[in-house]
Amino acid sequence: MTNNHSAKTLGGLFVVIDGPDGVGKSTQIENVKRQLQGLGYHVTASREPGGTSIGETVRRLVKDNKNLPPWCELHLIQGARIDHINALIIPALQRNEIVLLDRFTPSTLVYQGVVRGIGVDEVASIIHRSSPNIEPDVIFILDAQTPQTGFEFSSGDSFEHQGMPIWRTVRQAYLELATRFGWTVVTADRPKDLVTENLVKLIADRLNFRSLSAHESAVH
Ligand SMILES: Nc1ncnc2c1ncn2[C@@H]1O[C@H](COP(=O)(O)OP(=O)(O)O)[C@@H](O)[C@H]1O
Ligand SMILES: Cc1cn([C@H]2C[C@H](O)[C@@H](COP(=O)(O)OP(=O)(O)O)O2)c(=O)[nH]c1=O
Repeated sequence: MTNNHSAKTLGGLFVVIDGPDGVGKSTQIENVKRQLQGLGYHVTASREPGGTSIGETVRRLVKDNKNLPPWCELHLIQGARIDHINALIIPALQRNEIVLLDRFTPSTLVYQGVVRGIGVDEVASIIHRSSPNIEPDVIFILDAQTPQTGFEFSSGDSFEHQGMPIWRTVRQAYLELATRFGWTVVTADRPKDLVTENLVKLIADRLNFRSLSAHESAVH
């Protein structure tokens, strides 16, 4: 661990939306962000890999290179995450904002730990030892039987080019690890607006629990 921050001492609320490709994560990040802003909250939305110039560079590297050695991929992604946490996530939480992330450590446990074969315990250990000490308040895993109808597998993407067989492995890994790590599985096989409504309600429960009002979130 490199420092002792946690979302609880920083303020704000740290929310992750993760899950397989094409289940509607990006759609929900946008919709949930808009709804929370409508309620008066300040929201920082970001994605992994990404969110900073280092993160966006790593994103291109990982998405464009199908044959990166697994450990190289893991260290690039985790390195970008450290920068993302320090440069973007911690400052937003210090401003009492709601941070909404499209993918975070669950993706690394599933893609590098399971799909690339490094092992979940090994990846969990690397994440634990190298991350700034900050945990999401809640991790949602969007789950659907298949990708949404509008989704098309990209032939250039490092994982998507392998199509449905890998997609099913990824889905299964998210479901199994959700039980182990206490992630909240949210059904995404429904109209977008109903998924958003459910997510906003679950987030509102956490905001009430943390007593974070829109006024406090807006105070910088
Ligand atoms: N609940 C839903 N029902 C039907 N289509 C959806 C739903 N959520 C998202 N989509 C569509 O599915 C496609 C993939 O959604 P996207 O948000 O990009 O997924 P992800 O970020 O998980 O890869 C998009 O065309 C989007 O409009
Ligand atoms: C965050 C993260 C992402 N990834 C992969 C999963 C995805 O294939 C890719 C990110 O792409 P994705 O978020 O699905 O973006 P898009 O909707 O533009 O395709 O990075 C990992 O392998 N490990 C990680 O830790």
